Amino acid sequence: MGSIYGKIFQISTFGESHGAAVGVVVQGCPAGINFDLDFIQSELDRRKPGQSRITTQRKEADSVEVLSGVFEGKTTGTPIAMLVWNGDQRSKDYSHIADQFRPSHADYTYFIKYGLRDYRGGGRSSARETVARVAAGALAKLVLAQLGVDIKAYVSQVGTLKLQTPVEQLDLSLTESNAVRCPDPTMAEQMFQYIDEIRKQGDSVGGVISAYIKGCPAGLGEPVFDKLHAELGKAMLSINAVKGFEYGSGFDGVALRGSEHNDVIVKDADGKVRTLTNHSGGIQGGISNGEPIYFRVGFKPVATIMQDQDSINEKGDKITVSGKGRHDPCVVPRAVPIVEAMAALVLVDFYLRNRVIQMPA
Ligand SMILES: Cc1cc2nc3c(=O)[nH]c(=O)nc-3n(C[C@H](O)[C@H](O)[C@H](O)COP(=O)(O)O)c2cc1C
Ligand SMILES: C=C(O[C@@H]1CC(C(=O)O)=C[C@@H](OP(=O)(O)O)[C@H]1O)C(=O)O
Repeated sequence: MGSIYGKIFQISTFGESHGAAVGVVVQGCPAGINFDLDFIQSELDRRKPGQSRITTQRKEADSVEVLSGVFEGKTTGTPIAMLVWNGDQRSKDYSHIADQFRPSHADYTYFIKYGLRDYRGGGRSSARETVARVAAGALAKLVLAQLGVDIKAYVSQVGTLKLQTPVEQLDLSLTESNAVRCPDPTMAEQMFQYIDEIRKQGDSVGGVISAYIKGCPAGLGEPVFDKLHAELGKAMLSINAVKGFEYGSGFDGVALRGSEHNDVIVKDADGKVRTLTNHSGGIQGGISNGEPIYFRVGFKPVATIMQDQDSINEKGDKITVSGKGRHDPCVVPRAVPIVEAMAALVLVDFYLRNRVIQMPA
């Protein structure tokens, strides 16, 4: 199931939403990294279900167990296995879709590809798998922190409620101060009420997560196929429910002229190369230029809604699927740590690729 991700810092995830556990095996993590288990757990806590009334009400401790690759608090350079047990599966919520396809979930496509599917909680297609990505991404963040790389994401749009403030004027330390994970408390409150209203109607809504990465050194990325922005795009588009990715000026940039869009290169007072503007989003020619990297990720409204919907079953009969179970009315509050984790996995991999390439003979 396309299970290895990354070239040097590789991850392989396993587990289903209603199986025994979910977990990850990380290969290629350098030895000697201080393995801060509390930090890894705190990242998992940001993602876990049941956080507030605007997330799924499934209650999971998501308490991580480390099975290998760590000795006396440091990574040993050998495979690191991390595991989270599932505790609050309620598979009967899914009995009714054993042979039915929910509109816009992965039920039909998994069935067509494999000829069968674990319908309980969406099985492998459930975003429960992202537990494993967040655990591995937290480890990647620990490696990147040694280089001074700081990855922050936040909710910038829910439905049509859009945060207009430029990121430089936001206090990103406020992101974790509210259940929505929007750093503007007034907007966060409006977004919360909106998601709650949608939830009460048995419906769902989409949103946008913005990411802002400071301290990334110039020179990460590849010039042709594995461009830094291409790998970031792939990483983000591999997250459940993601519909769009844009970096730098993105789609808005097309309306500008070259004379407006070009990022003029200067040397600052310390002799450091900078650009006066950053429409490039910190990446030029697929390689980081040392300016902040920023991008946006668009998530669709959650597929499983608490309403009856037309569909078909495995035999092709027309049926009505009823919405049951515990679901997120909007995924973006819990997807913030997932976006950060995937960005960290991309950056750490490029950092390690450079180390190998530049190693003296
Ligand atoms: C954090 C997070 C939570 C999600 N929660 C739900 C959920 O409760 N119910 C649901 O139907 N989909 C949920 N999804 C989305 C589905 O996993 C996703 O739509 C499904 O795997 C089909 O994939 P696709 O939408 O990318 O095509 C969630 C996604 C994320 C990122
Ligand atoms: C369990 C999690 O989220 C789940 C993501 C999800 C989906 O279809 O993606 C559907 C729901 O699954 P279930 O009905 O099995 O509870 C969510 O609760 C989690 O993120 O840990």
